Amino acid sequence: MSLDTSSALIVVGLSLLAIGLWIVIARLFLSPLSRLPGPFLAKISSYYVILIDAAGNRTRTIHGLHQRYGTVVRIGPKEVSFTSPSVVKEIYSQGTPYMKAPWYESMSLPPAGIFSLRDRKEHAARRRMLSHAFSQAALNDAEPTIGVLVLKLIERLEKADGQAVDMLQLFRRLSLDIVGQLFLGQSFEALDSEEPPKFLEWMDNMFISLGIQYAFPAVYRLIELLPAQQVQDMIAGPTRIAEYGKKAYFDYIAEHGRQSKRRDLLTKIIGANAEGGKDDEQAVLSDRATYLEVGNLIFAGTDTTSTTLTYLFWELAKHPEWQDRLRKELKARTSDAIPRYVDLADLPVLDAVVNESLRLHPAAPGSLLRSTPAGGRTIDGHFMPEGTVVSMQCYTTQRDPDAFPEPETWNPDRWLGPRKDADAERAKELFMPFSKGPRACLGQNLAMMELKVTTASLLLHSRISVAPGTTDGGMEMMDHFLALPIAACQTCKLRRIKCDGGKPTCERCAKSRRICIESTPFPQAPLQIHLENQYASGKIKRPRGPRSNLTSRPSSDLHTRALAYYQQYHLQPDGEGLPAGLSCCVHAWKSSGRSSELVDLALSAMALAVWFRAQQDSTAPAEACSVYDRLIPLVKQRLSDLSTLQQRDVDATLLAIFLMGRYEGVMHGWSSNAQHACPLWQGWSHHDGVMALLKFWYDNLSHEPATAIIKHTRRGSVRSSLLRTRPLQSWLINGERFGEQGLDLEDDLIRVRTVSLRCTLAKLSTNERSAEQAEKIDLEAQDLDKALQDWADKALSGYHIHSVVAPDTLPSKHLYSTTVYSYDTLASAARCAQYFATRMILISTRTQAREKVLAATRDAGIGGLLCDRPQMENKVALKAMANSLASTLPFCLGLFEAAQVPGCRPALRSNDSIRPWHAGLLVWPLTIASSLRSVDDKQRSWFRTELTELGRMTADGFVQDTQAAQLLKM
Ligand code: HEM
Repeated sequence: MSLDTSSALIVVGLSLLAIGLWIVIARLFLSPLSRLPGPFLAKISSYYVILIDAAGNRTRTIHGLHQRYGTVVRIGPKEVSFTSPSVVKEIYSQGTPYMKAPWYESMSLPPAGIFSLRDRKEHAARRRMLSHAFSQAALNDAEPTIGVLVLKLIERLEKADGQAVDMLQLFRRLSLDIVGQLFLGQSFEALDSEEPPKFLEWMDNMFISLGIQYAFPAVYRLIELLPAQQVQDMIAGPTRIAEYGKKAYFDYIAEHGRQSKRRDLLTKIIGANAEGGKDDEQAVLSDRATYLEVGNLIFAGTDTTSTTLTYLFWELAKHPEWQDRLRKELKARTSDAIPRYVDLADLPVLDAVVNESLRLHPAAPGSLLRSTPAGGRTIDGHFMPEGTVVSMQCYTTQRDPDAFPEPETWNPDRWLGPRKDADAERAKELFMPFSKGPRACLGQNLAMMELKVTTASLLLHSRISVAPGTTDGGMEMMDHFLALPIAACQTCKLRRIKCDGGKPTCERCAKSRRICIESTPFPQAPLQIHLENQYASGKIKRPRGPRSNLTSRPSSDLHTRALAYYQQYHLQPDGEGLPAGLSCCVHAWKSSGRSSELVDLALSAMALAVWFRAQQDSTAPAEACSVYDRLIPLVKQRLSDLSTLQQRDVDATLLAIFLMGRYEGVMHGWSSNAQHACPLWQGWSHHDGVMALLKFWYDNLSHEPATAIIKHTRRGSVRSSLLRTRPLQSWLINGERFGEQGLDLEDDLIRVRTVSLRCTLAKLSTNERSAEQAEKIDLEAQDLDKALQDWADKALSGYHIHSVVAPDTLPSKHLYSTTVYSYDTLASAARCAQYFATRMILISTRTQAREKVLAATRDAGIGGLLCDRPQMENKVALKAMANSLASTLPFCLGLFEAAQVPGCRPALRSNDSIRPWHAGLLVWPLTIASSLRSVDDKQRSWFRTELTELGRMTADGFVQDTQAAQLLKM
């Protein structure tokens, strides 16, 4: 080397040193952030946080720094972390000018998705588009999917009764299957297979791969050149996820098209995408952007929920007293194996357990990085120049000792009752497991549903305890943006990758043929599961014979899903005192603990038919018909030889026929389609079957008390006779024989007499003699109406009248006028709706009788009254009842609750909150109201439209179609 060259190198070296020194001096002393406390290395180099992040220690290290330095800590040359409540509003509130920091761009493949988009306008448009997939209606549709998969998880646990189970792995599989089913329309079947799905491995690799690419681009380029399979697997993580999403997406489109009427979330995203084209503000997503986005959602929805569930169950396992409290609360609310979310949403102990777990063990515990806007901002008294990366981490804010005394203790009690011990406002501000503001978690409601339904179902089913090998140390958290228990083997820890903790060799080590060095003192963290279900644990032998569909889970996914959906949405919950018939029969059957192949088949057929209509699942009709085909000969055989029937056979057959009648209603309208046609059912008359069975029971078995099924089927036939003006057979008249008593018997008697009165009226011709009879009918109808009002005084509680905010034009959907009624309970509302409808029949009977009187007197040349006073009174009374029924409808549909704030005019909720069984409560009253000719045309047509809508909601083709065809006229 010549002197010149070496001097040049020395000069370059010195210059570099000088530049380096200058940078260090500038960062330490000249930066506007120089006065902020923080570790020396963090002040001079951004590699401080990059390295602790790579080690999975970022969040806990920063937490330690706050404990040491206070509420503001400099964690990088241009990066600051905060913990004060006032900063939450500054950085994360709605309308904040802060954007996500550039780091987010590196966290997905291009084009950026909802999670990584930084531009506020672009992000807002994308969020609007995706929010369709997270609406209340979408969540309602998601619930059965979650229920079915939780059942699968329980089935897996049953096999492992009393053994240590790695709950983290199982919860990961559960949440992956849920989001797969919801977003891609197909499950990953992770809960079905023994091997963990590849997708989970790719997800693990994705964060590592993208993280290295962002922090060490040069190293990443070198790593890319390494031929080792493992390295290539790690690098390929993001691409494999994208490829998987692409295939699933195009498979989905090939099968269902782009304008499918399916109700899963992917359809909603594709639909919203199509809508986007109409709105200038919303860009239409390319196919690639859509499938990458779906991949983002799967990613966002998997480890977040599974980690939360793992920690939640770990805490419950350590605190059996909380298991007992929670189980007690759940048992008081529900007897369902998989409780419905509506029953869980407001349970205080469950809420407290979930919140406390999200507080102490947040799944996204770390800094949510934001950039200060143009011109810089002053935060917590310190000026942050433009582009400074500022953040808070909920791991620290949720451990604030003033807001959450004894912050390291898991204590759900802190969420129960009024807060006396600490500043409640401060706690509210600092609790942010889902973040806050415009970038808060989009899947929060879905996550809450998953967390609560899973926790409740498992707790009702099992006892949980900590397996001997599980230690607090092993459950310590490490995080790479998302948290995970640290429990890895030494080898994986050294490699800084997630470990499945398999013994004696973990899966990662087995695959890479490494020696798996067990991590002591941090063994894997299995939780031990003890089942409460004694059949499942083998302590009691299962009864012989086929298991009932009501208690067992058929192996076929479609059947299980359909049944779960049907039970959850179409059958009203037990114990609500509601008057509808079929649900009461099913609940009565369920609580009798009996089983019958007939009922199982009928329920399956019905559930599949409803599933087909509700989910537009083209595979369901063929299944439904095949189940129905198996059912028909069995029912026919029962009916052909009644003499041998016992009470329980009568109940089972009645219930099966009841369901078959509904099944026909659901399939009606689809039968013309040859592919779905089910030839056998078309000739089948369920009504005759019901009558034959009731008669048999009456003649042979009525010395025993009538069962709920007997009572409800007879009630159904009285209602149907009233509607169709068909006489009741004499043996059906005495309700007492069929189990009616007290006020119900009084009500029944009025209806039975009304049926007979209407039949007499229908037979009357118009002549002088019939005028006399018509007058008698009018008087009797008046007496019955009076008796009905007296009955209502004793049996029904009143309603409260409200005036709601209405759309510009009335009547509108579900709202006839601005007046709506609220009731103390849904049961009173439903009973009042029936009462209004029955009174309408009686008043209408009086109107028709009076018409006959007037016509006869006119024919005899006596009359000539222009305005008949009794008719005027009838008209006014009928209008009042019709208005009352219309005003009851929003409450019955669950669209309205009395306003909590006095003086505030309430508005109706969105249609999304209507459940099919709510709609079912109104079918009979609305059928009456839309069939009575005396109801004024405009109002009748509104009732008719509502009824068609109820038919659609309840998937009842008869209700939907017969109204359109205007077959009923009363
Ligand atoms: C317990 C479970 C969950 C927790 C604790 C959680 C937490 C969070 C947090 C803290 C953020 C903000 C991230 C940031 O600002 O960088 C976020 C964003 C997000 N989460 Fe969740 N999440 C959970 C479940 C879910 C689920 C089930 C989904 C749905 C698939 C989901 C979808 C999203 C999406 C799309 C975003 C980005 C929102 C946006 O930027 O507009 N999350 N989540």
